[in-house]
Amino acid sequence: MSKEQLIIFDTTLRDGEQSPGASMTKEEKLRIARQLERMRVDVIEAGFPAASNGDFEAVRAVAETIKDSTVAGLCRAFDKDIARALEAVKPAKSGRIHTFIATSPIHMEKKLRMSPDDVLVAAQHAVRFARNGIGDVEFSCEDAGRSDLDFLCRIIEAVIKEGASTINIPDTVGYNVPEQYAERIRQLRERIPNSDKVVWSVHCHNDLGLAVANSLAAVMAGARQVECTINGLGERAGNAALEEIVMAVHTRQDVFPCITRIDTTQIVAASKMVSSITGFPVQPNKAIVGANAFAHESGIHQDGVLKHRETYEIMRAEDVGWNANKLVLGKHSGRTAFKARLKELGIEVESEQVLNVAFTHFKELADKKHEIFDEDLHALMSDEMVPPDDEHYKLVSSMFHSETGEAPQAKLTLSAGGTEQHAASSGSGPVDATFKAIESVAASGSELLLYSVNAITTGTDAQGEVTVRLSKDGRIVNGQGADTDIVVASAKAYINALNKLCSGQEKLNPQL
Ligand SMILES: CC(=O)SCCNC(=O)CCNC(=O)[C@H](O)C(C)(C)COP(=O)(O)OP(=O)(O)OC[C@H]1O[C@@H](n2cnc3c(N)ncnc32)[C@H](O)[C@@H]1OP(=O)(O)O
Ligand SMILES: CC(C)C(=O)C(=O)O
Ligand SMILES: [Mg+2]
Repeated sequence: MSKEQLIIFDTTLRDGEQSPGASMTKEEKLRIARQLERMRVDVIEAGFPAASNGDFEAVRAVAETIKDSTVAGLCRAFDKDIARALEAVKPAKSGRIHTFIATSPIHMEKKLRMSPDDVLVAAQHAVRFARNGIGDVEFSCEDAGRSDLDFLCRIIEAVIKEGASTINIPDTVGYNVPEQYAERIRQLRERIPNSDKVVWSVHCHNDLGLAVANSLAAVMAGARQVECTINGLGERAGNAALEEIVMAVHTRQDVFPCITRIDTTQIVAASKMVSSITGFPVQPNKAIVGANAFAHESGIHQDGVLKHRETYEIMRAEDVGWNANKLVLGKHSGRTAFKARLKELGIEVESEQVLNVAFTHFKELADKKHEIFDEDLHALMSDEMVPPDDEHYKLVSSMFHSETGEAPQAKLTLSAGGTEQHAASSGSGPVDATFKAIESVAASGSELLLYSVNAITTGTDAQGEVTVRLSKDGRIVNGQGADTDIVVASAKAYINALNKLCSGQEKLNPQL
C-alpha cells in the first residue's frame, strides 16, 4: 500500500527571516527559493508582502521564478494585507494565500483587543476575501497551542465552510509538549465536520526545544503538512528544523504512516546556503547538518563504524548531501582508526613495532591538540621512520643582533656533512634571519608550513620548544628544537627538520 504524502512547507524566507538579524534581500531569497525547489519542497512561504515594498517584491520575484513548488505569502486577516499578498503571489504557477488571526484568550484580549466572536467574523471574512482571489487558502489560528479547544472547533469549522483548504495549528510560543499537542490535533480532527476534506498542518516553535518532537507527534495524530525552516531558523528560539523532520520521517518509515517527496541529498547544500546568507552559523553538533553529525572521534565507535557502519550510524552521510562520514583522530581514537587513516593516506608502516611507537606518539600529540590533521600524521610518521642519529646538519654556534630601527641579523656556523660553513642573513625578525641564514647553506627548496613555539617550563628561564614543519616534493616533516633562547630553539628545530628531509628519504614511503 502506498503511503500518504507529508507536505513540507518551508518558511525559512518568512518565519526564518523573523530571526533578529536574518533579513534577506530579494536576490538572497531567490537563491534560497531555487535551492528549496531543487530540494522538492512542496510549499515555499516567501514572505509577508504587506510588511514592506522590498518583501512584496521578493515574494513576487519568487512567485515569478519558482515552478515546481507552491509559493505562499502570509497576511493578517485584514483586506489590505490579503490584497497585497494576492498581488504578490499572482504570477506563481501555483500560489497560496496564508492568512492568520490569533485565537488564544491572551492574544485576543490583550493584543487584538477583540472578542472571540469578532475574531471569528474576521477569520470568516478573510478566508472568503482570499478565496475570491485564489483557489488555495491556508488559515492559521495563531497561538492555537494555548487556545480553547471549543473555540478552535468553532472558528475552524467556519473557515472550512468559507473554503480554506489547509488548517494550520501553530504552537506559536513553543508551549506545548508532544502528547498534549498530538491530542489537540486528534481532537480537532475528530470533532470538526469535514475534517478529512482539509489538510491539517502544524507549525511549531522551539522555545522549549520541542518543535521537532511536537511536529512529529502531530504527524502521528494525522497532520499531513509540517511547517519548518532550514537549520531551524525562526522567531526567537526558531522553528522546527526541516532537515530533522524530513530525516526522521525517512529514517523511521517503520513508524511514520507517510513520506515526503524531498530530495534529501540537497539538504546540506540548503543548510550551508542559508547559514552563509544569514550569517547564522550551524552548531557542529546540530543533527543532520552540523559538521559533527556524521563524525566519530572515539576509538570504540571508530572501530565499530569501520567494521560495520550501521553500528553507530542510523543514516548515511551521503543521503543528506555530505561527501561521506568522517573518522576524526583525537585523543579518544584507537589503533584501528589510526591504522585505517594511515592506510588512506598511503603511509605504509614497516612493522607492528613502528606502529605501536607511532601510536604512543600520536596519543601524546593528541593530548596537546584538539584534532589531529593529516599533515600531523605525515609529520609524525616521517619522524618514526627516520633514524634520530642521521644528522647531516649541525648547529655549531650562533650570534644574533637585534637593534631598534635596524633589520635583525643572524650569524651562524653550521656543520654540513662534517664541513663547517658560515652563514649570515638579515630578516624581518631574528627567527626569519636565522632561517634565511640556514637556507643560504642548505638551499633545501623546502616550504615552511608551520612554526610554533611552546613554553615547556615556566618562569623567565623557561625552555622554549619550537616546532617547524617543512614540506618538499610532497614530503612533510616536523622538526623540534628546545632551548632557553627561543631563536636558538628555532634554529635547532629548522635544522632537525632539514635532517629529516635529507636523510632517510629511502626509508620513507615514496608516495609521501
Ligand atoms: C506569529 C507570527 O509570526 S505573526 C507574523 C509576524 N510577521 C510580521 O509581523 C511581519 C512584519 N510586520 C510588519 O511589517 C508590521 O507589523 C505590519 C506591516 C504587518 C503592520 O504594521 P502596523 O500597521 O504598523 O501595525 P503594528 O505592527 O504596530 O501592530 C500590529 C497590528 O495588527 C493587528 N493584528 C495582529 N495580528 C493580526 C491579524 N492576524 N489580523 C488582523 N490584525 C492583526 C494588531 O492587533 C495591531 O493592531 P492595532 O495597531 O490596531 O493595535
Ligand atoms: C503566522 C503563524 C503561522 C506563525 O508563524 C506562528 O503562529 O508562529
Ligand atoms: Mg511562527
